[in-house]
Parts: sequence; C-alpha cells; structure tokens
Amino acid sequence: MREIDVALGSRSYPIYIAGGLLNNLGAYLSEMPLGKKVLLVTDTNVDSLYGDKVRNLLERAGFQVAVIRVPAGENAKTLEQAAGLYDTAFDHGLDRTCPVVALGGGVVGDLSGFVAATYMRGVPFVQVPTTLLAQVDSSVGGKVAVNHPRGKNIIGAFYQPKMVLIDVDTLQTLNARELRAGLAEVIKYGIIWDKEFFAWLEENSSRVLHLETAALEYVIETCCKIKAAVVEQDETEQGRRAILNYGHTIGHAIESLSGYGTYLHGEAVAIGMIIEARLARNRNLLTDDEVTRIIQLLSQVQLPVSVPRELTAKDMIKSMYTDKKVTESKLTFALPVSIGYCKVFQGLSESEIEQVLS
Ligand SMILES: NC(=O)c1ccc[n+]([C@@H]2O[C@H](COP(=O)([O-])OP(=O)(O)OC[C@H]3O[C@@H](n4cnc5c(N)ncnc54)[C@H](O)[C@@H]3O)[C@@H](O)[C@H]2O)c1
Ligand SMILES: O=C(O)C(=O)C[C@@H](O)[C@H](O)[C@H](O)COP(=O)(O)O
Ligand SMILES: [Zn+2]
Repeated sequence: MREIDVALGSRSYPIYIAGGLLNNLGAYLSEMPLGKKVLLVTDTNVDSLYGDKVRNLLERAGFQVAVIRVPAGENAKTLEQAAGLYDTAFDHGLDRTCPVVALGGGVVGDLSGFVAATYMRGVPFVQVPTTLLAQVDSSVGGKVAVNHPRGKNIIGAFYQPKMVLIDVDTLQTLNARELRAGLAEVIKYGIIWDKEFFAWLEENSSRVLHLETAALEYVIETCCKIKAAVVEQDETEQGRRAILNYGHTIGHAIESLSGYGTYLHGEAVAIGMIIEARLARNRNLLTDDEVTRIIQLLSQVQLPVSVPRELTAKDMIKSMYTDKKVTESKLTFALPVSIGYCKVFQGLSESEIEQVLS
C-alpha cells in the first residue's frame, strides 16, 4: 500500500492508495475517535456498484449507517441536495463526533464535504473517492462546495477530511468518458509541476486508459503528492494554490454557460488548458512546441480540444468575472511558464482573452 501524509498541523491526514482497500474501511474508521453513527453519502450509480458492500462493512465494524443517494452527475451539487443531507443527518441522530463518509466521485465528495463542514458547524469527514478525477484531485485538499446557477463552486468552504481511502480497483467499473475526464486533471499536474511526469504521460497514457493497476497507482500517488505539496504551502488559496486552477478559469465558464453536466468537469478543464496555454504563448511564456505538446497529449487521450461553438467570447468573459480568483474586477489566470512550472497572473485584459477565444 502507498501512503501519503498531508501535513497541515492539527488538520493533517493520511491518504491510503491500494487495490481492495474498500474492505479495510470499517477497520480504519474503528481505529479513529469517532461516534458510532455514519452518514454514508453516495450517488445512484455508485450505490448500485458498491453501496451494499460498504454499508455491510461499516455495520460489521459496529457503525449504524444511514445511506443517502443523490442523483448521479454534476446537477446534484446544489443547496437543495445539501438540505436533503442535513435532514437525513438529523433523522439519523448524527452528532458532532459522527462522520460523513463520501463514497463516489467529485460531486459526492464536494457536496457531502460541504455538508460535513456546515452541519453542526463541522463533523468528521472521510473521503472514499471512486473516480480517477476524485482519486487524483477532488478528495485531497479540502475544497468543498456546491454550485450556484451563475458560477461553479460558489458556495463552499475549506474543510479537510480526516482520511482519504483510495481503492484503485473501483476504477475498473468506471466508463471511458469519465476516465478520460479524470486524465485531464492528471495532465494538469504534469503541466503545472512536473515535466518528467508529463513526458511519462506522453509515453504511457494508454496504460492508464487500459486501467493497468501499476500505472494507475503510480499516477494517483504522483498526483496526490503534488496536490499535498501545494496545499501544504497554501491551504486556503491566498496565492500559490491557485496554480491548481490552471485550465479552470475558462473551464468553469464552459461548464456553467453550457449547463452543468453538459461538459464533464475534466472535459471543460481540458479545453480550458488549451486556451490558457495559448494565452501563455501570446505572453511569450510557453513556446509553440510546448503548446503543441499540450494539445497533442490531450488529443491523444481523446479529450475535447475546442470551445463549444455556441459560446461567444463575450459571454465567456462575463462568466469569468464570477471566478473566485477575481479581485478588484481583475481577471486572474494560472498560466504555465514552461511544461512543469506555473505562475499566477492578475489583470489580464479582455482583448487578450478574446484573441485566444476567437
Ligand atoms: N474539491 C476539489 O478540489 C475538486 C477538484 C476537481 C474537481 N472537483 C469537482 O469534482 C466534480 C467532478 O467529479 P467526477 O469527475 O468524479 O464526477 P462525478 O462525481 O459526477 O462522477 C462521475 C460519474 O461516474 C460515476 N461513478 C463514480 N464512481 C464510479 C465507479 N467506480 N464506477 C462506475 N461509475 C462511477 C458517477 O456516478 C458519475 O456518474 C466536479 O463537480 C468538480 O467541480 C472538485
Ligand atoms: O484544489 C484546488 O485548489 C483546485 O483548484 C483543484 C481544481 O481541480 C478543482 O476543480 C477545484 O474545485 C476548483 O476550485 P475553485 O476554487 O476554482 O472552485
Ligand atoms: Zn478541477
């Protein structure tokens, strides 16, 4: 088993990565100082695959489990769904010592983490991510949120989990489109932090797409280590953490303008990374060759590479002003300055953004 410690003082926690780890969830939770009632949050798809198994494991470990299933997909990241979770937590008698356990992808993790952060001003939270995207990104670092019709993740908090348990075997049931969407965030780490990892992906992406366990474990461990390092430097995004947002200023505009769920988060981020790489090229940060390599790798894993035709530059730019990196009305982007290193730039002009969108 691979183990990574996210070192955040009193909010530190372990990330465990291995095949078959779901079987250990009950034992791990029993060793933690937790109350005996669990709110197990999942979605309809994940419930049908792993819900009974996890519930039984937790009950055998002595926990009383209330399961709540939200509809699968981005549209479940709402305050209305959160309200349903609060009701179930209340009905089940969850007190401040009792954990919320997120079993599913980033939607379940973000939504239930938001509920864990706010129910009774905070109860223990455990992440059991089951998509590649959630295993490499959303389960780590403590960003929890729901969407607002006008902007992604607008209502949220920073709230770290007590443990992240990653069973790589769960990826065997994930469909190809979702796997590719997860690969977008994987490629992001190569671009913003680790040029050798980017080069490894250029050679080995098909091993990940073929769900080869050794490749998956290597990818997940590498990404979680990078994310842990960034979050340890800047837990609440006062500055440097915003590099994890590369591709997201454009990506979030695509997601909210085209209707949440039309483009998967990873797909929108893939398009965003290309447009933002072009922004970086126009500022002489990236070379033409580096932009080509980025486009080539994203195309190689069959991610979308162009902005949907129906979205106008004007609407995209308007939507970007709801981005959380905006301060004093200045559009802010995380831009790579080479493959393997990224910086945050404030005050980009609308005309330079229009130029790369058209
Ligand atoms: N908090 C963060 O730091 C962070 C980071 C990246 C993304 N996110 C958020 O994560 C969300 C996207 O997460 P996602 O891509 O995991 O989407 P998701 O949670 O919608 O899951 C994708 C789909 O896969 C299904 N699924 C999940 N696990 C499965 C499995 N093992 N086998 C078969 N099907 C499975 C789900 O039911 C769903 O239909 C977005 O809302 C995004 O904003 C958050
Ligand atoms: O953890 C972070 O920090 C990230 O930016 C990771 C992103 O992949 C993720 O999509 C995050 O939810 C975006 O954050 P937001 O603050 O722009 O909503
Ligand atoms: Zn993301």
